[in-house]
Amino acid sequence: MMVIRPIRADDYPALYQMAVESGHGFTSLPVNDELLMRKISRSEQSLQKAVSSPGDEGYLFVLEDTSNGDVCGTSALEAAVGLDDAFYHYHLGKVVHSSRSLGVYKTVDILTLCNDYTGVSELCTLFLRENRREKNNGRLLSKARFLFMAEFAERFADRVIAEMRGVSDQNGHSPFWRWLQEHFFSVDFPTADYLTGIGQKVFIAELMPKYPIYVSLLSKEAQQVIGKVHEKTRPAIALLQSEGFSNRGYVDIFDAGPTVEARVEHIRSIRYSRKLQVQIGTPGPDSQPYLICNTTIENFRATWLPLTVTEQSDQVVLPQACADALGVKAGDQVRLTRI
Ligand SMILES: CC(C)(COP(=O)(O)OP(=O)(O)OC[C@H]1O[C@@H](n2cnc3c(N)ncnc32)[C@H](O)[C@@H]1OP(=O)(O)O)[C@@H](O)C(=O)NCCC(=O)NCCSC(=O)CCC(=O)O
Repeated sequence: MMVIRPIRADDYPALYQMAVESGHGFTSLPVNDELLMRKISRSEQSLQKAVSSPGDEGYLFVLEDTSNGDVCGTSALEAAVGLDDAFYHYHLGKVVHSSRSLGVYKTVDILTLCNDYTGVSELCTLFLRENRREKNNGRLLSKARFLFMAEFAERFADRVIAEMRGVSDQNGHSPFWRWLQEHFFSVDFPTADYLTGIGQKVFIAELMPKYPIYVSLLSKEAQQVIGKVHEKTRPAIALLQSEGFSNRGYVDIFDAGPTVEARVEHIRSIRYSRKLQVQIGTPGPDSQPYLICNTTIENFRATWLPLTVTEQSDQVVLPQACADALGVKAGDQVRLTRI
């Protein structure tokens, strides 16, 4: 079975390999031993911590194929961003330049540096190894986080965002960054992205243009990628859009990739999730695919499988293999939602 579980120290080699494979622009998985190890221990500590409101917690999950123990994907949640260092975005807005006497009316797009998402929760680090991009693996990795958020709601803010990877080429060059680099910075995009990934973000505050930027003054190439996702990130944004996430004009300050957001109570997999009591047996003939998780934090497990769930019943029948994978037995509670 394909199972989502919290990362452990012995997953380090697999995490490192995925950091290498994820490539340029994947800010949250830098190829850096110390930082990757810190991410694992921070996640372990976050799960152990008693939390009543979101703070400096980060939860990192992996996807494991239980048939052979292969760890083939990651996804993560940050409880609250920007609480101990500034969290930047550009907001794409409009100004109108008009003169009635000259009969001129022009709408101009501007990018304004802001910290508007301070304190919100963040979905991040969604990566599935290429040879595993099949069946429901990507959906499971992305959406299992919503069951976790539903079950441990006190650990998260009421708004959640995801910064989608923007456009860059195979060598890691971002047309948006190239313009910024030319005028304001002298470091290339992979270096800036890497420094951000390892937490060295002070250079942003020091060098980033602080006044609004007229979009029409950017290079044509930079203008064209504002709010666009990297081609490999299209499935990731499609998964979030299917949950009700949308972009409200905020883009990444380095590659101009879109940030999408949703209120937690509006996220489909959370809104329609239900808690039911486990019975062991064989699901009925008219089964439908469901995402399902247990309700324990440190031993959190989620998977998907076809189940028969009726509106009226407060119970669900699970095959023994699924109950074993989730670490539940008859009488325990599980949370589920349609995948
Ligand atoms: C994102 C995942 C994990 C998704 O896995 P899969 O590719 O197997 O997904 P999938 O099931 O084939 O597709 C998911 C949904 O996207 C749709 N889809 C697929 N390709 C598409 C395309 N080119 N354009 C538009 N939609 C597309 C599918 O029809 C499907 O929707 P239907 O089922 O409705 O048909 C993977 O592609 C990946 O590892 N990508 C590279 C890493 C990456 O860029 N990650 C995101 C970085 S940004 C980030 O991490 C923040 C966001 C976050 O954490 O969620």
